[in-house]
Amino acid sequence: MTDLSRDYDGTRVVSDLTLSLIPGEVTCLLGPSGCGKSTTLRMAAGVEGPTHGTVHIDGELVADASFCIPPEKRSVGLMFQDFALFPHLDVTHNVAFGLSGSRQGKLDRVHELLDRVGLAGYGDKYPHQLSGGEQQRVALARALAPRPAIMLMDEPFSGLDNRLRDGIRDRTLEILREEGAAVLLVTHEPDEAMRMADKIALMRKGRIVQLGAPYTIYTKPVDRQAAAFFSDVNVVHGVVGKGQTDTPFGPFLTPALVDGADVEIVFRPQHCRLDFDRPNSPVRPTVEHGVPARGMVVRARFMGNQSLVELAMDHDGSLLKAVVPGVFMPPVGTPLVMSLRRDHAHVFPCLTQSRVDDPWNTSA
Ligand SMILES: Nc1ncnc2c1ncn2[C@@H]1O[C@H](COP(=O)(O)OP(=O)(O)OP(=O)(O)O)[C@@H](O)[C@H]1O
Repeated sequence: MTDLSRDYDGTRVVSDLTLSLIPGEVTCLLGPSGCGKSTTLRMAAGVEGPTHGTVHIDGELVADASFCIPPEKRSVGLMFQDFALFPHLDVTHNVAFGLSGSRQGKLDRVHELLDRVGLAGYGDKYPHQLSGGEQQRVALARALAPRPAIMLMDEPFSGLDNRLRDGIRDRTLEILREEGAAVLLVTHEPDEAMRMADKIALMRKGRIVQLGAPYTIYTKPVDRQAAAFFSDVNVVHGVVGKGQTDTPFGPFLTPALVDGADVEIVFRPQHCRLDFDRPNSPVRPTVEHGVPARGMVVRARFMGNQSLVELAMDHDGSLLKAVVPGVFMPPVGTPLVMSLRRDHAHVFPCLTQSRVDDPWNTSA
């Protein structure tokens, strides 16, 4: 997909989107509701055409602003949230639906796939006789049966019971890899994308804002919103002066930003450390954790194998969160010092409220 855009009633919902899928790889389109994920997938499928841009499959142009080859004439497998099985056809005929060739050839492929999805012997059942998880597996077998070059999946696990979901996701992933198709999977769940994807395309307002491996997207977010899509984040504000930004957690080097630019230091609660405030033996600054800042506990919650502690910070009264392993439930009002893993802190220019027009120091 190259420079793909789509307008509805004069409103652009997908803008200049470029994305390549690779055989054997799962690419997840991840983003909040309404950001244009399904529209992008529908354009890849040929359910609708682009307002601008092109779609190629195996080097062949299949859509641009003036023409659009329909899904059944592209080598794509489609799988949607509601599975959309044909209620009047049994499992064998559902899976065989898109197949051509001899009757025996079709039956062999159906049996092979039912076996792979763990439904051998289910061929003569009808969709209403199957559980949600079984229907999902039939839908997967049906989409894969014609050996599509590309599998397009729109929230294919969201209708499933939570307890089933993890196992079905893992098995689906194995089967997709065995088949070697290029997969585009739409989800709004960061956990699902992290679990399934080789590559995540993080979308916002119709655009891809970041594209990369899950680890990179999580550890090197492009901005505060990208970081916050995957977990709670803490934000500390500062102002650049002489190439650095001073904060209660110590200075951060910001040579790429001009003096006077507003800066956000963003870090995840998992990357904070808490210590008791002992005035007689204060926690010393370290290279790894920087300077500790003091606050008072306003809330502490136990969350299974970890605890979430919220502090009102002495320096500005802001609330910052720390996640610590095990049980740690200090009473409200307890003074604690918080420090953060500096290598996991991200420094971003604050574009919305900056007092300078262009925060980037292009001469640096
Ligand atoms: N057929 C349509 N006609 C008009 N507007 C549409 C149509 N389809 C989608 N939209 C609008 O385009 C925007 C993007 O929708 P899309 O379904 O692609 O988002 P999404 O990221 O997949 O959201 P969700 O996760 O909620 O499904 C939304 O504002 C939606 O209301």
